[in-house]
Amino acid sequence: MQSSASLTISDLWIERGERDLCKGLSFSVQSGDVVRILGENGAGKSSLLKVIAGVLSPLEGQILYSGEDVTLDRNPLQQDAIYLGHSIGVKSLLTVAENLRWYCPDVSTSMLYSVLTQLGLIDQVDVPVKKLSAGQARRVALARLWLNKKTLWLLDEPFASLDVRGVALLEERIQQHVLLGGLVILTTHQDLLSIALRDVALLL
Ligand SMILES: Nc1ncnc2c1ncn2[C@@H]1O[C@H](COP(=O)(O)OP(=O)(O)OP(=O)(O)O)[C@@H](O)[C@H]1O
Repeated sequence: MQSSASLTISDLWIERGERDLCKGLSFSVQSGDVVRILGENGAGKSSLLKVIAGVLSPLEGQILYSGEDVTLDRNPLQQDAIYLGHSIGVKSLLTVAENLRWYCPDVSTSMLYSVLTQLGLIDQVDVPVKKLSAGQARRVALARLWLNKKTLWLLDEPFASLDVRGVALLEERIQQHVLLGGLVILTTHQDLLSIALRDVALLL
């Protein structure tokens, strides 16, 4: 993980389905920030996260990651980022352990089991994800946040399907991450009680 990271967005213009989602959007965030993207349903929150992650391209604007211009080549940012999209993003035919070994091949068995215990998934370790509940499957996807050492987390509705304990666990994990120099950008319709948020509004 980088000791210090920053993301600077300048004059971003995102169009989707021939509709402008934002135009002239500028903001700058850095290590230690938990940034919440605000906007109504359909405003473009997921699209903005996808643009930052490099899944979509903006029409105009500039994206700097830790001072490096990544507008045309998001590779340096992607090397240091985890993007968890709206969809669950796990392989349903693979077991819980197989999924996590796929995404985090270098993780030790003891670390894997420790994280699965924290997330309440230890009894499901050899169960195919397709046989899990929605909340359990979400926990499998989120386990990557415990197993990786990436600085920038781009999280689209990460609290979806989680119960009260799951929300608290994830809030705690996000807090720990930013205290260690991480940078988190997320979308959520959930009230977050324990996290100090910086809000970025998606207004045209
Ligand atoms: N695959 C797509 N192709 C074309 N337009 C799309 C596509 N996905 C989304 N859109 C449009 O882009 C706009 C923004 O969608 P987006 O999912 O970014 O919004 P959002 O703010 O994340 O919404 P929500 O709060 O409902 O998740 C919407 O008007 C939607 O119709």
